[in-house]
Amino acid sequence: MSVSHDHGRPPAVGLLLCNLGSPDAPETGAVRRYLAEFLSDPRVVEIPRPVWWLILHGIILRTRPAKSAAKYASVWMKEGAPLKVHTEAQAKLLQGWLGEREHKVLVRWAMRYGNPSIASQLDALRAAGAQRILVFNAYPQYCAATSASVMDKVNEWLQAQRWQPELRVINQYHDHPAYIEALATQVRAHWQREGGPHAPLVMSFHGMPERTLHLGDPYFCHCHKTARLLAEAMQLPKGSWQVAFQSRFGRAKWLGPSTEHVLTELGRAKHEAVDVICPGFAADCLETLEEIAMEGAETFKAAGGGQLRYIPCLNSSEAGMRALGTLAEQHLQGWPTRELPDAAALAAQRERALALGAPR
Ligand SMILES: C=CC1=C(C)c2cc3[nH]c(cc4nc(cc5[nH]c(cc1n2)c(C)c5CCC(=O)O)C(CCC(=O)O)=C4C)c(C)c3C=C
Ligand SMILES: [Fe+2]
Ligand SMILES: [Fe+2]
Repeated sequence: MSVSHDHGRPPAVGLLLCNLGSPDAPETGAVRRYLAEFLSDPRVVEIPRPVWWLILHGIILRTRPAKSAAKYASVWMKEGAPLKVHTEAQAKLLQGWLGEREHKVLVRWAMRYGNPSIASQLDALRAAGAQRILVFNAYPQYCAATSASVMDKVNEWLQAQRWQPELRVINQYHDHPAYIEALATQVRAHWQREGGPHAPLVMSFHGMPERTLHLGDPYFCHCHKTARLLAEAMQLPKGSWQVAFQSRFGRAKWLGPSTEHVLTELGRAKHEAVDVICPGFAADCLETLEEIAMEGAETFKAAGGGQLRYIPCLNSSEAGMRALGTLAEQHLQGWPTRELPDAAALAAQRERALALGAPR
């Protein structure tokens, strides 16, 4: 005898907002655990394993954790790591947005490295009855090191599932009009605060080894397209803005020009101010708050420049949430949704199945 699991109701939908992740605490031990997980990912460091393992465990994990912990401590919020605080806020507001628009979607958030893990949140969505899951990568530009790595984790979780949910994925939105408009809104608000666009605008994206561009990763092109579309949306004159890549790591050649170099040149040219936006980060984090707003400001000043005026990430701003909400809505379109079954309904369903002779 066949057993119907859903009693004819369309299945529930879950949304998992994914970002990179942060250590659990701004302390050497926690940062070492986080970096060990992060830098062991073959999507992030593509150096052959035995060699990389020796470098990672022999050098990097002995020296970097203490230095990075001090940097994390300088940006840590009372609620925790900025990236997690902002991602959690985004997930809550996304839940409100989708609720209001009549979708019955359960929203959760997860981190690729550290906590809450992708597997734990997929488990939670499944336990709540989600049979369809939209995996929402918060990374605006696709990169194998980020978007593909999240999918590797999702696939690892799927492999352990008997009854797999249906999946949809957002793996980039670098040229989505709602995202570009949100960035433009953020720059305009900044100019309003600062009294107008007197300064050159640097659009700083996280770097990658240059090799990955030649291997076919679209990341570099996505960054440039985002930058061009933002410049067009704001009608920025040619020469008033430029793209740069930050966060260099290791000895290989990285995408250029580096943000450090660009800020040094602008400082040497005696600019009184420079505006910096980091469009590749959906939320503020160590790489924006410490590396750009603090270290970058020092670099610019030391080279002879004035003030670096950092433009915050979209975070949970109204314009940013409109972008995330619109993206989610568009990707959920046509997917049947329904009220989530409560625990009692699921238990009753199971009892009925057992009564019908399902094996215990
Ligand atoms: C080989 C090393 C790295 C690659 C490749 C890389 C790609 C990459 N990273 C982001 C986004 C973030 N990175 C963050 C921190 C961070 N990144 C690296 C190294 C590589 N990233 C390290 C070692 C660290 C940790 C801090 C440190 O020790 O310097 C963060 C911030 C996390 C936080 O907790 O705030 C983000 C976000 C992207 C988008 C990307 C490729 C496109
Ligand atoms: Fe990084
Ligand atoms: Fe950094």
